[in-house]
Amino acid sequence: MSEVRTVGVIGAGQMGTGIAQVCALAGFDVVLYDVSFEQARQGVAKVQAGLDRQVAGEKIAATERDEALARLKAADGVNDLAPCDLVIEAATEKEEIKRRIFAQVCPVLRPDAILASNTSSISITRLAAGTDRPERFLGIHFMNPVPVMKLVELVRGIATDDAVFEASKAVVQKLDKTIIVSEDFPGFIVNRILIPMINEAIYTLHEGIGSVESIDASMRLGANHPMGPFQLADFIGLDTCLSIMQVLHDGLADSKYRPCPLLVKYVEAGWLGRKTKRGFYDYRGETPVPTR
Ligand SMILES: CC(=O)CC(=O)SCCNC(=O)CCNC(=O)[C@H](O)C(C)(C)COP(=O)(O)OP(=O)(O)OC[C@H]1O[C@@H](n2cnc3c(N)ncnc32)[C@H](O)[C@@H]1OP(=O)(O)O
Ligand SMILES: NC(=O)C1=CN([C@@H]2O[C@H](COP(=O)(O)OP(=O)(O)OC[C@H]3O[C@@H](n4cnc5c(N)ncnc54)[C@H](OP(=O)(O)O)[C@@H]3O)[C@@H](O)[C@H]2O)C=CC1
Repeated sequence: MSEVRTVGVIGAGQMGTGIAQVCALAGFDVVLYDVSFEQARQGVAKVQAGLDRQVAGEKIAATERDEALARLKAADGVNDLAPCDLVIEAATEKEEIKRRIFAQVCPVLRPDAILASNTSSISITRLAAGTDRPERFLGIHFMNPVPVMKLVELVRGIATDDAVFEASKAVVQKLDKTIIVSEDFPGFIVNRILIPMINEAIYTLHEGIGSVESIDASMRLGANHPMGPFQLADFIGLDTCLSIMQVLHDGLADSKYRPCPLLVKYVEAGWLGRKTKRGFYDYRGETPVPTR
């Protein structure tokens, strides 16, 4: 199998831009694709801001930033993904969206290109089965914020070839991440544990046991979590948290995973957390203010 040199990233949101950033810094040529050229270009600007932050924090040199940016390109249409050896999909956590993307992208890719999903919870086997290359499909699950978090979960679908898995592992190792391997079940390892905890925090709020601030302080100071569950939920995105709970609920058919109705309400309001400037906190002012 030929070595991976060019990585495509689909979805220029918080995860896609983070993945593009670490791949370009590690020396891969990167093509960043979103629904429009304009959104892909905005994604490149976010990567630039992320690299600037790393330069300011003396994590990387200005020359490394410039070299990484020179390796990164915004895709002007799906055909720009054609030269990629590996494509990592990091679009919205909705199975229909991901399936539609794979249907558009697969005909453009070389038959030997590897296709991966950064999905937080959806079955890799099921996503792979909807493509023309289940043997060349796997889960590469980064954590948010990608440039900071050390872990990457690798997930084989039932059909994933060993050589494809090993080639993908070599790419992630080049990014200087720590790999854990998870079996392909809803939420894999991290989100099987983390998102029900966040959902339980929302129930704790919903039942009036504590306020947003007291629950966050409890988990920060009482359990040494770097962020309280509401800060973290807003950071991840409440739409993503809800989609993951729905996958756990449907996939494991156990009522203990039922999404809290309050989480549903926030998502229905379009209060998705930091990315929409309002979630369990309101981010429109100088400092975040709890919304309940
Ligand atoms: C949903 C899923 O599928 C899976 C998931 O990802 S679940 C989410 C997993 N992530 C977490 O749990 C994150 C929990 N939070 C944290 O670890 C920390 O709060 C944090 C790393 C995000 C920020 O840390 P902090 O100490 O509060 O802030 P801060 O001092 O500003 O940042 C620490 C470092 O991270 C960097 N950083 C923070 N946020 C960043 C971002 N969004 N992008 C890039 N770098 C970032 C900062 O530049 C800083 O680096 P230096 O030490 O070089 O200055
Ligand atoms: N948030 C997190 O903490 C983590 C998320 N993940 C997973 O990563 C993936 C992305 O999440 P995240 O970055 O947070 O989400 P965001 O909402 O920040 O970004 C999703 C991006 O995908 C784009 N998109 C939607 N439809 C298409 C399409 N048809 N073609 C190309 N791009 C499209 C969106 O565009 P538009 O804005 O126009 O809809 C948006 O730019 C999800 O699968 C999520 O579960 C994994 C680990 C952590």
